[in-house]
Amino acid sequence: MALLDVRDLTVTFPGKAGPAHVLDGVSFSVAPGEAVGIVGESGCGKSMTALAVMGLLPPGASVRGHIRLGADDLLTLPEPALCDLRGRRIAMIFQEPMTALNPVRTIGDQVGEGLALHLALGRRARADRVRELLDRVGLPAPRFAPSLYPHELSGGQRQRVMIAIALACEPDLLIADEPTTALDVTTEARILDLILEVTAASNMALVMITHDLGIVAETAERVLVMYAGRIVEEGTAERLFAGMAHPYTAGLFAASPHAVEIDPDVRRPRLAAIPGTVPEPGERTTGCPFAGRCPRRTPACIEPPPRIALAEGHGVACFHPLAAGEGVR
Ligand SMILES: Nc1ncnc2c1ncn2[C@@H]1O[C@H](COP(=O)(O)OP(=O)(O)OP(=O)(O)O)[C@@H](O)[C@H]1O
Repeated sequence: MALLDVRDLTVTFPGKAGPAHVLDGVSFSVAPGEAVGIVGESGCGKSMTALAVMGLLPPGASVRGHIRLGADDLLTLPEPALCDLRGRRIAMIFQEPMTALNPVRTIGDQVGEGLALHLALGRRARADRVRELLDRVGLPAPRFAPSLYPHELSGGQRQRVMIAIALACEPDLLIADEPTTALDVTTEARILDLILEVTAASNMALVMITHDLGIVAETAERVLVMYAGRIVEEGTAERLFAGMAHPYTAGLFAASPHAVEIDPDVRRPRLAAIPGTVPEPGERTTGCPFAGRCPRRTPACIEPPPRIALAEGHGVACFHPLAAGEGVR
C-alpha cells in the first residue's frame, strides 16, 4: 500500500477570467521508504504540490481531489488532526532556511518544538534529544550549542538545523523543496548526502523537489516531471534517464549542467535553454501545455495529450513522444 497517494489534485486561485489552475489533475503515489523526485522549471507547481500535501496552501486556494496518507484523506481532515500529523508523520524542508527558521529563537528551541508538541518527553529527555539530533545532522557540541541563534550559523549549517527539525519526530515522509537552492555547490552536495543518509537510515520516504535533473539523478528512485501544473512524464530514474520521452524532459536535460554526469555518452556541445516560458496559470488551455514551446508540436496538440505507458513504471502525456535515445544525443 502506498504511503502517500495523490489523485486528481487540482488547485485553483481566483483569476480575472475565472479560476486559474496552478495544479491540474496531478496524480502520483509514494511507497514507504521510497525516494521520489519532482522536477520542473520555476512556476510549474512543484511547491504548490508540496504545500497541498502539508495542508499549507496560501489563502484563496480551492482544492479538489484526494491526498491520502495511509488511511487518512488529508483534504477532509479537520485542522487539529492535520496539525498533529505535520511534523509527526510528514515533515518539510523549505528552500531558504533563513526565512523558514525563526530569527529570534535559539536553534535548540526550534529543534525541540516538535518534540514538545508531539512526544511526551520531560525537559531533560527533550534537551538530550535536541543535542542528539544536532549531532546527527553534523552540528556537534560544544561548537554548536543549542543556545545559538540562526544568524550565528552559515547557510549550510542552518539547513542542517532544518533537517534536525524535520527528523525530530521521525516522520514517515520528508518533503524537501529545493533544499539546496541557497547553497554553494560543495555545501549542496553535503546537504544532499545528509538528506539521503538520514532518510535511508530511518526508512523514511523522500519527495525531493528541484528544478535540477542532476539532483534528481543523485537522489530519486522515481521521477515525476511537472510542467504547467501537470505531470507530463513519470518513470523510475533508471528508465527515464535511459529514454526520456517527453520533449519537455529532453529540453530540461539538454539545459542541465549535470547532463554529462548523468549520461557520459551525451553529445551536446553547449547548454541549450528551452525557448519561451511556462504559461501563467490563467493562460493555460486543456491541450498540451508545452505545445507553445515544443519543437515537435502538430495541430493535434491543441487536444489533451494521451497518457501513454511506455514500459513498466514509465509513462508520458504526449502525442509525439521521443523514441529511446532520440533528441538529446
Ligand atoms: N498565492 C498565490 N496565488 C495565486 N497564484 C499563485 C500563488 N502562489 C503561487 N502561485 C502560482 O502558482 C504557480 C505554481 O507555483 P509554484 O511555487 O508551485 O511553482 P514551483 O514549480 O514550485 O516554482 P519555484 O521553483 O519557483 O518555487 C505559479 O504560476 C505561481 O505564480
